[in-house]
Amino acid sequence: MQGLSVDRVSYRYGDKVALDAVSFDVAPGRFAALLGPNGAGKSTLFSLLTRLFTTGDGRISIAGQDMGRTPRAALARMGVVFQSPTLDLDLTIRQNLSYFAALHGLSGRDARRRIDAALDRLEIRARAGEKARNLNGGHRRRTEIARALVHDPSVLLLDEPTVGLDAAARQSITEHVHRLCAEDNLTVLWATHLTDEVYDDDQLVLLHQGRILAGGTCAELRGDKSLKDYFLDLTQMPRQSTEAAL
Ligand SMILES: Nc1ncnc2c1ncn2[C@@H]1O[C@H](COP(=O)(O)OP(=O)(O)OP(=O)(O)O)[C@@H](O)[C@H]1O
Repeated sequence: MQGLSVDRVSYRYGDKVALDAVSFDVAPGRFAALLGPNGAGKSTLFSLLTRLFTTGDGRISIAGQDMGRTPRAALARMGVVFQSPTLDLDLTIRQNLSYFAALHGLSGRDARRRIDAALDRLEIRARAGEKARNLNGGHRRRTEIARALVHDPSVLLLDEPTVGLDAAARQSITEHVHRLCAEDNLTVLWATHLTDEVYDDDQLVLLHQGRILAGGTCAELRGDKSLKDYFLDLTQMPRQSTEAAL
């Protein structure tokens, strides 16, 4: 499987089961939204996908590379945008990306070419010489996405990447990443608790209390309902308590 594969992955914190035999595949070039309310297990899954945590229960593979057996090869095929911002605000956009490229063994002309291509993809090349501190939240996030693409990964993971952004920036980032997926054959896993970030053609992976409740395209699953109503009905969660989380 060249995209992303998660096969019967479980994880517990002491007695607390955070993930219970979670399985799903994302085919190459697909955008998959990992949707779940707070506490569903999204961050735990991301920690396992990025090897911050390890588990003996289940298997993860990235672009055909098994995370347990060949972690370096698997991680090399992956780009990650974490929930908390990780730019160095005192460096320029280009310097932030150059440092990251060097960590991946890229330098000189090759690095410059890849950095320019990534900045072009996110439409921020014109600002490459500015310090990250001078950018607004949306442009900082775009810089982080560009940085995650510098080493030309096959799979891009984003953990609630629009947290803290205003509505316009949120929509712009969501559209940019959908376009990357469609035009560059990138496999995307986008964790969110916001239903308006999921498009009808997207693959939907619904996580609730550590279990996958449903998988399929968003349009197929929600039918005539809004995605929010579909999800609330499926989880049988009281609307008032989840309105804020979704
Ligand atoms: N260090 C920990 N010790 C014990 N329980 C934990 C720990 N971290 C998370 N949990 C629990 O595991 C479950 C999954 O948490 P996780 O953070 O992965 O969910 P999430 O979907 O990412 O939620 P959020 O959007 O709030 O980050 C929750 O019930 C949470 O309370």
